[in-house]
Amino acid sequence: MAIATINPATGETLKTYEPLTDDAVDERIGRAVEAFRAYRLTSPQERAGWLRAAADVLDADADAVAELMVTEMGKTLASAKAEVGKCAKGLRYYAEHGPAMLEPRPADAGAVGAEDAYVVHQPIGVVLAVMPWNFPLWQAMRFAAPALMAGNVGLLKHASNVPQTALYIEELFRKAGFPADVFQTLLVGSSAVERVLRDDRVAAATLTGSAPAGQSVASIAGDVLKKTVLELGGSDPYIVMPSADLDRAAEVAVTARCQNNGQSCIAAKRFFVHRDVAEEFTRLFAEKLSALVVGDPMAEDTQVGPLATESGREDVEKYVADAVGKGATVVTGGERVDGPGWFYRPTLLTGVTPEMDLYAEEVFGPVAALWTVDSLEEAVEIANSHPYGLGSNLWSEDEQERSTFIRDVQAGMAFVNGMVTSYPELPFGGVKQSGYGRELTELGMYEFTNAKTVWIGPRSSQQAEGTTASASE
Ligand SMILES: O=CCCCC(=O)O
Repeated sequence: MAIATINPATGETLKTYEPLTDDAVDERIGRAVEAFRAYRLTSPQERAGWLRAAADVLDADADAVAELMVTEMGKTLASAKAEVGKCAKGLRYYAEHGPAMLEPRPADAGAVGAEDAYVVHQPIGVVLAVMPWNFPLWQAMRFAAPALMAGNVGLLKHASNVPQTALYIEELFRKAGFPADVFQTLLVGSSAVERVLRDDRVAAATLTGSAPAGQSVASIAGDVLKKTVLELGGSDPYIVMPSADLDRAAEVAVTARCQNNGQSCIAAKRFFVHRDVAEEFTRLFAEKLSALVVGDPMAEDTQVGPLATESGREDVEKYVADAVGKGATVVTGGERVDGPGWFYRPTLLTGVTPEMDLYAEEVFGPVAALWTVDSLEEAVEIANSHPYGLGSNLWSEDEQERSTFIRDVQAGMAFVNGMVTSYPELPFGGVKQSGYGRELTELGMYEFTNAKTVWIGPRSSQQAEGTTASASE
């Protein structure tokens, strides 16, 4: 894919970029290494100050950055503004809590025959972040805030369709006063990732993206024994039981499925509804989906914009055609919007069966697949049969159902009477083919630190003094 800004609402190419040459990439890695030498010695308090300044810069740039994201990947203006606000919040979260997270953690010195023993989290160096276009600011910030707080330096290989947002992120940290080259954007295609990852000067990598991209990065990193964190696909279940507030569950289901124009790893994609309430829930869900305002993402009242790429819309169309061809029913939607841009109507499908491609894959667009089930256990069993295990949602007032769901669902995150959402205050990540490692909270920060064990015995001089003292007694 060329490195270019192509407006998904019109299909128009607005700006193209030449990828960096290998030499230019090497030179930037060298600058990152130089930056790390001094940056690792800065205090957590200094880094917190720069993170706070970055949040202030973001607040000041909010409208322009939001419009840039809308232009590059088609999210609605309202969601783009919310994303900028969330990034500022994430930066402030690590500014506020980061220094305490980095305090040495005392161990029981007496138990290990030491005078002092503790664990200290130290930065590991240059970390490569391979990031996707769907939340072009937040995904990068979710990596950058804890990584920079910990004293690492970052190299960002962003998705090729959001180059201006990627360049803005580098500029943001510069404007905030971080030392030069602590965070750099590499405008390169995905074929350049292997070279960077194999470079001895790069310590580790994090990737948010597709499962095949994760496999590729994990196998290269495995070959050179480097730490990785992977946040991959999701096909989150959304289970609705008879005790649920159906109207609220349907309202939230619409947001859970159509957020970001349906293009989120944690979007609810598979809806499991108990037979006793399936008809009513389906009616409410379809009614609310078809009432969504689809259109120009730059308009304040638009709720669903275009898909980010032409090929992304083609993929969605293929999944729906395959399901319908194999017997699924389109309750609402099921077609593109005529005219320019890559729009697709919010869609509800029922009658999904295991032969359909969307059964075990991830549909990255506003298409909900609904199953009618006879019990929570059946819903969880089908949910768990999917290779992904990122987030999961349950709507129920029943205590027993809630604890069974939390105990049995194979997912990194379980939300009850709400939708999966990321917060700096909660760990984020998945199991199975949704990846490994955690982002956010202190867990996210520790992923790219050396948790160094320190054991300190008594000083020889003290031992000697002790000997002299007892000898003279
Ligand atoms: O594709 C992954 C989306 C993560 C969105 C979020 O953190 O809110």
